[in-house]
Amino acid sequence: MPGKKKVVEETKILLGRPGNTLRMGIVGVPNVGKSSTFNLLSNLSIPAENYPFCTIDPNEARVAIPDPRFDRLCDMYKPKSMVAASLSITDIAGLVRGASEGAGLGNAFLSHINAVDGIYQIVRAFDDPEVIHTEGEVDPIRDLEIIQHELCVKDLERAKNRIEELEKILKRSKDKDLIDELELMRKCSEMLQNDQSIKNGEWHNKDVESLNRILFLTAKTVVYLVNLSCADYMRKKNKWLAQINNWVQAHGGGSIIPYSIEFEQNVFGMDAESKAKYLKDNNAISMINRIIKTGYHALNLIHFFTAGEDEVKCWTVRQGSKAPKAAGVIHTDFEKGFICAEVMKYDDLVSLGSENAVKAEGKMKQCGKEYVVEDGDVIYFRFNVTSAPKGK
Ligand SMILES: Nc1ncnc2c1ncn2[C@@H]1O[C@H](COP(=O)(O)OP(=O)(O)OP(=O)(O)O)[C@@H](O)[C@H]1O
Ligand SMILES: [Mg+2]
Repeated sequence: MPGKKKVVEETKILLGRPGNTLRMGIVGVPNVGKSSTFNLLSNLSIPAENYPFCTIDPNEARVAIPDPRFDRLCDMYKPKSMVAASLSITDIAGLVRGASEGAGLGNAFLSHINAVDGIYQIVRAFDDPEVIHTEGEVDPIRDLEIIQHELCVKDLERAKNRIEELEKILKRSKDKDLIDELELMRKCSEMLQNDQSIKNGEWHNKDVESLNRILFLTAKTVVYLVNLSCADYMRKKNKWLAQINNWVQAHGGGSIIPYSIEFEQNVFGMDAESKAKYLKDNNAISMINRIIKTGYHALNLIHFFTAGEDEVKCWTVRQGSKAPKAAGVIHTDFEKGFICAEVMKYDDLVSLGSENAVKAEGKMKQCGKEYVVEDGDVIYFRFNVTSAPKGK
């Protein structure tokens, strides 16, 4: 029932510790197109001046998130430095059956997944006899199940460890919170035994903190990238898509983006004119920017800006964050010594044309520590380092 599902959405698990640079890891069974996707994402993302990308090492790249509001603020302030929001993308080695017991790169692989905020899962739906599939023939549902199972096995280990710990403590204590947590972990353990993701559970707000502490792999947001042949992508048809969609809906949901590495690679080599013609003739678009944006926004985050002559910078916080938390993204001292936030709405700034005009209209608001930051706020924080709170 759609109405009922909504309630669950509201109490959806929030991932732990997203910082200002979000990290997405590319995950999939071997030979499905992970590294090719990584290369496309790091080489093809918006080659505009304000949006540099950098390759941190061969397996990690940082790409900037396009945002017209950021461009507009840069135009307005003409700052010496411009820092857009960014997404860091990691190419993780292929996950094979048995990884949770150490097969392939095994545990090293799983610890890489641990370090990311969200997952791009590449699903192979293209047939090509030249590209070997480690499991024999192409079958994306089987591949989805393999990964699901390996991640669940790993999470189950964690849940069991926590259950053991809690049982030990509870021999000596009757702490209500710990009793609740034990019950919660048993519920997790039961789900994981049935290969159900933690993010698929119907959790209450009070559970979120305990769940976040464990940082279950299957609690992470997943964006499914379905890699099609060029021909299927252009005719917008593939026999697996409906089944993949059903599978994803039954396993916690997530965005599904059909794309084709072959198609993207074809387009990549073209000059602007031939590219425009090719896209028009085939009535198709490149999915690279959509993949980057979806990855970024899947994590339920919003932007706020700091803007001045020295720097215009886009910051990232979780939706619902209060002003001191947002200040803390800039620097922990800003959070500790938070006095107030002077907030302009982006729309006011643009329609009135300057910061002074916003002030003159009385639209620059002084907000206290209960203020919930909104997407697009332009904020100046006042803080006092020497009067950091003493346990208050
Ligand atoms: N849509 C597609 N159509 C045809 N060939 C493709 C498509 N996508 C990827 N390939 C080819 O599949 C091969 C494997 O791709 P890639 O190396 O990116 O996979 P991978 O997932 O990184 O593999 P590994 O697990 O070994 O790291 C490459 O030769 C690539 O060109
Ligand atoms: Mg690879």
